[in-house]
Amino acid sequence: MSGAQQRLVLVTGLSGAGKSVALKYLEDLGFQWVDNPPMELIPQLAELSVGSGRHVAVGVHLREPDPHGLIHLQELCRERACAGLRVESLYLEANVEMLVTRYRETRRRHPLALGVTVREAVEREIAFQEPLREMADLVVDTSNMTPRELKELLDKLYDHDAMGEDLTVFLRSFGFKHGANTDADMVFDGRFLANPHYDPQLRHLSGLDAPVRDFLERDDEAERFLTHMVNLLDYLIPRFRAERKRYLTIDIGCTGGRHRSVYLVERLRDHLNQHGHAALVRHRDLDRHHG
Ligand SMILES: Nc1ncnc2c1ncn2[C@@H]1O[C@H](COP(=O)(O)OP(=O)(O)OP(=O)(O)O)[C@@H](O)[C@H]1O
Repeated sequence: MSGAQQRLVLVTGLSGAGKSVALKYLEDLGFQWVDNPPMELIPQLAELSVGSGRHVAVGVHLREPDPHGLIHLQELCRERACAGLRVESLYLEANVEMLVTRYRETRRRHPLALGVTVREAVEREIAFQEPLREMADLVVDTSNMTPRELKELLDKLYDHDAMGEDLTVFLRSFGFKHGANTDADMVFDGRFLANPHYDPQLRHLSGLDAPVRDFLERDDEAERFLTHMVNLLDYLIPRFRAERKRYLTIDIGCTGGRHRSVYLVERLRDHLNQHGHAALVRHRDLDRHHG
């Protein structure tokens, strides 16, 4: 491990959202991991791992409401540190349709689907896992991701460079026509801006290409919108830091998620980088076929 602070990451969330997959990836990143220990043992595990020199991931699979066990986790997360160990929690979710499809396709039995349908089991789990979602430092919706994209995200989030950041800003572009994400802290809508999609020269390019950038740079409304967003972020970031918020997920949407939102995210990234904040970026719908 580098000089970065030792971490304990609680990997929580819905069955089928990817906790086991995430633990495997974290192992590749050098984490030691324990899957599904009794919740009341997790604080002891945290204490034992102090000084081991390794980051630790703990898979938490809540199969039924467990208010008593939750109290242990909430205390651990509230303190956010255990003798020098940085404790944080990651909550993985996916929408009901996607979870039902994943269980159908892999023919695995949903752990809660005893005498009820998978859909009912998922809905029940969403309800009683709410406290885990509430206490999470970061919620990640894997519905629109491949396992490989989840791996890339974890690489970015937990690689050694990012480890020094006390607040990680995560900027994402997306297209409303493909559905919004459920896991953003803030969502901005750029659909009111002039749309490069309607220019035949620009349609097949993206917000990463110079002609689209030039088109949007000439648009006063885009500049004004950026100024408002930048001012808001410059105001909020120090306040979130003071609140010890660890992750800030900001989504910017446009219609298809390929031009305006991509451009706006890149401009915000430049601004944050210039002000010393490392921002992580994901363009969710950039590679979709356009039509
Ligand atoms: N973006 C994604 N991230 C993670 N898993 C995905 C993704 N897309 C599809 N999958 C598939 O969904 C399934 C997730 O299963 P996994 O066992 O990781 O879930 P889990 O959260 O650990 O659930 P459980 O608590 O039932 O073990 C795997 O079969 C995986 O291949």
